[in-house]
Amino acid sequence: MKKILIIGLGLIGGSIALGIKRNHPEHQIIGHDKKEVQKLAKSLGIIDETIPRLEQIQEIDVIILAAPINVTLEILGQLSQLELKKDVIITDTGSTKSQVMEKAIKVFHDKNVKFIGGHPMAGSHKSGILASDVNLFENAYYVLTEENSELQGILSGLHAKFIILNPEEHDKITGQVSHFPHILASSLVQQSDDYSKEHPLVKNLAAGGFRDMTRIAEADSTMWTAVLLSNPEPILNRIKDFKAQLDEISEKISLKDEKAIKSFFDTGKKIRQGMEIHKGAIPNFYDLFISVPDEKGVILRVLALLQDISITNIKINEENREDIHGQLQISFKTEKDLVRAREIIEFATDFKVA
Ligand SMILES: NC(=O)c1ccc[n+]([C@@H]2O[C@H](COP(=O)([O-])OP(=O)(O)OC[C@H]3O[C@@H](n4cnc5c(N)ncnc54)[C@H](O)[C@@H]3O)[C@@H](O)[C@H]2O)c1
Ligand SMILES: O=C(O)C(=O)C[C@]1(C(=O)O)C=C[C@@H](O)C=C1
Repeated sequence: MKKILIIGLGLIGGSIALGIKRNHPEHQIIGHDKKEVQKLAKSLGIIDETIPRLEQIQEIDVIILAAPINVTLEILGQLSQLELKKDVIITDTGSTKSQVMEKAIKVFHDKNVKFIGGHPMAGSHKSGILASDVNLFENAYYVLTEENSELQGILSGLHAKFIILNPEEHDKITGQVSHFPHILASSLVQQSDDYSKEHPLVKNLAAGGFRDMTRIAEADSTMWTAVLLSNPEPILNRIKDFKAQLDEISEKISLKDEKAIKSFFDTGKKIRQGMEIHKGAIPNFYDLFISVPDEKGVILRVLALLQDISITNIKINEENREDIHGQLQISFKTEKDLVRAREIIEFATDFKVA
């Protein structure tokens, strides 16, 4: 049995607690957050115990920091002043890594602490303990700054795929594919709001495309302010680069360059189709994507058709799918099952299958 302390019991801390318990019910999970959050987490069975203050933690084997990055930086300083168990493992979950690693190296360099930077590459625009989900990290990449079999074993119930990256490279990559998209989403929503003052129907005519581009504009502002302030250079660089991309497509439109405009969209489409997000990022699974209409009972109908085939996972790939065709993602153990499932769905329905 290990004693694991999670500091910050929000979406990420809560989901990690649930994931650890899935494979290691023997471990004791102790949570630290605001009093009311701790109480809620315990009453929901997400943690076993609480500690009101960060002191007397000499018996803790593993500490997981899951608070906003600015808070994580402060807590690293606090922890370095406390008496900790010899060889305690400390890890964080912050969306940036360079600043956190620099601080950890600085404060723990003369201590018996193993600090490993971490960042699970899955999340949501929702925050707080009530949003936690045992399956949040299923098949997602989980970045660590170095291999550590003990930590990876403890986190095995998250069903994530560990990948080792240095902090600088991590921050450049996430600056492009995570931090910058959040800026874009929020900008797009604000630009549309400004425009709606002149053109009020903007808000009514925004449909699926706008929604797909802007879901993350609803993410938590405290967390994202900390992320941007913790990774300024790579993000500013991505903004500059993107302005140039916009200028390029503006030029093509001004010139009415039909061929160049078509090529712009063909290129984007091809690149996206080649990315893991498009394929469900699940190399060991066989996924079928079924485009289902928004009708009552449609999912049960599909499942009934596939009742004789072993299904390993089902996911609806739209958060708000009331008014669009939803993408039902069904995973199978073998390619044979996938092929059979496809044949059945194509024979029995007119749903588009990919
Ligand atoms: N949300 C995502 O999609 C996502 C994904 C991967 C990583 N992360 C990172 O994980 C961390 C947590 O994000 P989240 O989405 O769970 O946020 P969250 O807002 O859901 O949870 C953060 C929790 O930290 C608590 N907290 C704040 N100050 C604290 C303090 N001084 N002591 C103890 N607890 C404190 C808050 O009360 C809250 O419960 C962040 O560093 C974020 O960058 C977020
Ligand atoms: O799915 C979302 O809503 C997310 O924003 C998750 C997301 C991202 O994909 O950018 C956000 C922050 C992280 O640090 C990791 C993942």
